[in-house]
Amino acid sequence: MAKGLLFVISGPSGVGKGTVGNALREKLPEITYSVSATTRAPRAGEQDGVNYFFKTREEFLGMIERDEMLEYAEYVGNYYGTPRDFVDQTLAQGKDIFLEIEVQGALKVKEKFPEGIFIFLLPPSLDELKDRIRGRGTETQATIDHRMSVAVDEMNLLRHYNYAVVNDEIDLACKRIESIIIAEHCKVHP
Ligand SMILES: Nc1ncnc2c1ncn2[C@@H]1O[C@H](COP(=O)(O)OP(=O)(O)OP(=O)(O)O)[C@@H](O)[C@H]1O
Ligand SMILES: Nc1nc2c(ncn2[C@@H]2O[C@H](COP(=O)(O)O)[C@@H](O)[C@H]2O)c(=O)[nH]1
Repeated sequence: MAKGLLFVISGPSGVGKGTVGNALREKLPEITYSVSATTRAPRAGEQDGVNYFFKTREEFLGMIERDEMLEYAEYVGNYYGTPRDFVDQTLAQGKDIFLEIEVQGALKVKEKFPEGIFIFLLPPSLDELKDRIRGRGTETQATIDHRMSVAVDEMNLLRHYNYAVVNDEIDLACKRIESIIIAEHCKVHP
């Protein structure tokens, strides 16, 4: 059986990865998403095992020691990582998998899966990005400032990606990603 394709969607905090991801899930229910582990505290409404696997620092470090992470990164004071088994199993079943992760982690995945498809979601402008993070109402001003300074460094790494998608309108961004999925399935993969 042919293996599935691995898609990585990254981009700065607040660009809309989760929002566009949710819209894609509605349009393409067959998409399988990886659920990450994190040491960050849950936000209102977030559920363990659905949005993230919420871990203590000790539990997370244990997962790293046991080599259970495909990749992990420390981002703005917390650990985030992709559990390896679920990704391997999904691909082995011939299904595509989507990872929604920040840039340092995406580049580590690229080292292990150079054949993966790496999509960078861009904001229409940095001002709009700041408005989106602020508008979500989940971060303190200090965290917003920290995430914005990381965003500039992240956008400088765009050249490592296969595709750049601007998230100006959710529907348009979804259509662009759907086109990428279709094109990648038509490609002759060695
Ligand atoms: N195209 C868009 N136009 C206007 N607002 C948007 C758009 N896409 C997302 N948003 C809004 O921007 C905010 C941030 O979106 P979201 O939480 O999906 O970003 P994210 O990239 O997943 O962030 P993080 O990496 O921090 O988890 C949300 O309030 C969302 O409703
Ligand atoms: N390297 C990884 N980054 C991840 C993972 N899961 C999520 N993320 C990214 O972290 C930031 C912050 O997320 P938030 O939920 O606290 O706003 C964001 O860019 C996520 O995409 C992961 O497994 N590995």
